[in-house]
Amino acid sequence: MFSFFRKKPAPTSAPPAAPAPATAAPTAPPAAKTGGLIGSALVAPMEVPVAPAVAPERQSWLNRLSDGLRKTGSSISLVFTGATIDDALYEELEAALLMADTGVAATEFLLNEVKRKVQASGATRPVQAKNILVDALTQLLKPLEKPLVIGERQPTVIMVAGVNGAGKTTSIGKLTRHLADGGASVLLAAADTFRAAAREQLAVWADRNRVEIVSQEGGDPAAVSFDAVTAGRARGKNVVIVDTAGRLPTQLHLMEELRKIKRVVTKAEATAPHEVLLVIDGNTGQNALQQVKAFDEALGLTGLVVTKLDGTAKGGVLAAIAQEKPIPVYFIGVGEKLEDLETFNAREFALALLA
Ligand SMILES: Nc1nc2c(ncn2[C@@H]2O[C@H](COP(=O)(O)OP(=O)(O)OP(=O)(O)O)[C@@H](O)[C@H]2O)c(=O)[nH]1
Repeated sequence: MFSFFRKKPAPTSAPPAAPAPATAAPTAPPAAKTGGLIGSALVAPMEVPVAPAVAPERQSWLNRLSDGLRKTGSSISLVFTGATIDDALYEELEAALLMADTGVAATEFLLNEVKRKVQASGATRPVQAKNILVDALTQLLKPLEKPLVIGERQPTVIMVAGVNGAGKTTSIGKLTRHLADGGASVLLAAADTFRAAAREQLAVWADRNRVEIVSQEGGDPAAVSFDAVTAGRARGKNVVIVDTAGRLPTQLHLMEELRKIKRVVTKAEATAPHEVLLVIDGNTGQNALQQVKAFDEALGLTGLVVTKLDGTAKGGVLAAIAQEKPIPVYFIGVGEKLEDLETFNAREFALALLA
């Protein structure tokens, strides 16, 4: 059994996912600049935590993530550029979080956390409040961190759904590449039987990754999925990934079609599907939260893939998901290329959002 993924893990001497927490006291800056510790140990007089040196490969995608989220992050981090922590700062913070699509419930939670900890620690400088926000956001997002585990079942059947254009096929292509690189054999099922372009696109990804594909023009998407799972089992594949056609949660007959695909997959393999993933476009903000709720109700989701975080002003939606519908985020998409898919790390995301 193996969980995905770190194709090339960062050296253990420089753990990538554990930058110094805001609550710890890292190397103290010069006393003249900071005035020493203020209040309790909760808030050390330091700048926003900076991740330790990481492998260049990892650094490059982290940069892409923070560049993408900058549209969101800059407006949130601008809140902390003043001289004092006052009511105006809290009002601006509330507005900035809502603008980033954090949603009312998560915004309220984060705001209350920052106020409470600022008061408890006696913090007076905005940068300290920002550190506290990084921490609070990390804690909120933490339950979304979970690796995708492959290999408990053979084949592991992964069903992928989402609205049109969310990035399903691209994400499947990227995931297939990582799985294949990790030594897993993969079979793809093109369960979008109506749109020729969708099948062709998946076939291109299959070709690039040198994996097999079950595809059929017209016909029943559930039947293609059944065939693929059966073939995957017969051919001893480690993973079968079922790519479904895009649909809106309001298209009830298409949502019913998805339920049918899931039922039929279970007929082909009693324990399948082992994972039901929803791909959401990070640009769609609060709409993405509605999609998560609707698809979860229809299918029982096991995980999310959040795409297009390389160019969004709405990254706060992950906080809304954590607050209202905490389904694990297995991967995030930070670009269109094969390698632009990464595991989700709460702290990295919080730091990138507030960079
Ligand atoms: N910038 C960026 N673009 C992405 C990302 N993921 C996917 N895309 C692009 O989004 C567009 C739609 O992606 P698809 O994979 O075709 O989406 P889909 O959900 O399969 O679409 P349908 O089959 O029409 O439902 C393509 O142009 C992709 O290149 C990402 O992480 N970042």
